[in-house]
Amino acid sequence: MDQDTFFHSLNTQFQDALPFVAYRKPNEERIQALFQHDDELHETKELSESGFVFAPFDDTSKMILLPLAASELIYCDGFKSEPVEHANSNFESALNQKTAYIETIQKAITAIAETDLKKVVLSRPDYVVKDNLEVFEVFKRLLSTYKTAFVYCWYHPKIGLWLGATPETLLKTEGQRMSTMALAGTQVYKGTTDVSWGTKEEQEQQFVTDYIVSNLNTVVEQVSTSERRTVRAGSLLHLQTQISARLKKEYSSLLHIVRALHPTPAVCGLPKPEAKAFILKHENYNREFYSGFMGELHFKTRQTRNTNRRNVENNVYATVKTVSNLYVNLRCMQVLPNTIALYVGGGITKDSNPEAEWEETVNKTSTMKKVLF
Ligand SMILES: C=C(O[C@@H]1C=C(C(=O)O)C=C[C@H]1O)C(=O)O
Repeated sequence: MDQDTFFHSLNTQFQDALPFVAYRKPNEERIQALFQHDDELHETKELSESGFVFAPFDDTSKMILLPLAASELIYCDGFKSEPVEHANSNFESALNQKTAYIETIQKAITAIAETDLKKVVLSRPDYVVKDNLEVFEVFKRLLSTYKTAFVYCWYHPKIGLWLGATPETLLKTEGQRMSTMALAGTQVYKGTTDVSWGTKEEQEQQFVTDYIVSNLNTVVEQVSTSERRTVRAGSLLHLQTQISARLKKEYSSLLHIVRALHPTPAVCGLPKPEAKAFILKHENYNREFYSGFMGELHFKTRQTRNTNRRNVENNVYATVKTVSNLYVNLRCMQVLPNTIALYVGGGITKDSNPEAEWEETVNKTSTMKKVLF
């Protein structure tokens, strides 16, 4: 479907107050959209259905599903990126936000010194006042600006409207293979990915890798990890390790694997229960879907393989694979009446400097502020 028809259909679905998600996977050309036929709120408890899941940070809250069986799937292959002028990225944050955030960081540093807590990811909402946001113009800007991210726009009339461009994969599964990533440590991109990292960032990222590998060991086998490398996410850099493995037959349900991962110490902390309890007690707001996860559940992809060029018709083998592609909901915003809430956070460890941690969250807000106007 061409771009104009695609965006026109999205607009119609939105005007009709019907649920949808439109998204583009990292480094892909195709934008896909799932349009649910009615406004029923579907929940998934087992992650066993086919569809698009939108799950909150708090793993005891409802995971929302746009079921494939109740939706239409459409594509747009010819999206034309347009240069985005970033004229308006200097929205001011309220001063009292800074004081409150720094106080919470200090509480976290004390808790790390005095208890078993090793790392906790603190976050905050940043509100931008805005009337009549042109949602699909913002979505197009996200698509034009962040080609290596998972870019999405998700809507349900009973839940709300979210957009984002996340650099973090939670889980990919294809048949018996799975992969994930440990992403942590942040610095501003200054024209090169050839940078050095401090011990704080290296240790913080190592916590995430070690946690993922040790937790996965119960549900997978043949785990392998890549070298740690620096990756770019818009105007930021992060440390990333890729992790892949084979699912054990008895644990190949997606829920088992997601439970072993989410929320990872990239968005929660270590040990997980203590970090989560600290977040729920001290953050003073509800993260809802920020730092939750989202993506395709059990999509069937048909792959053809031609074994003999001379006799094409008889030698085309088609294999149907079931794939799931889930991403962590970071660098995102929630569209509220007259206001946009941007959500940003960062990992606190014993070596954290509160002022620098505040700056890191300010830098993270620029991912979304760049596309607002
Ligand atoms: C929590 C966020 O990002 C996460 C935290 C990071 C950090 O602490 O350095 C880096 C990447 C993400 O895993 C966010 O973007 O809000």
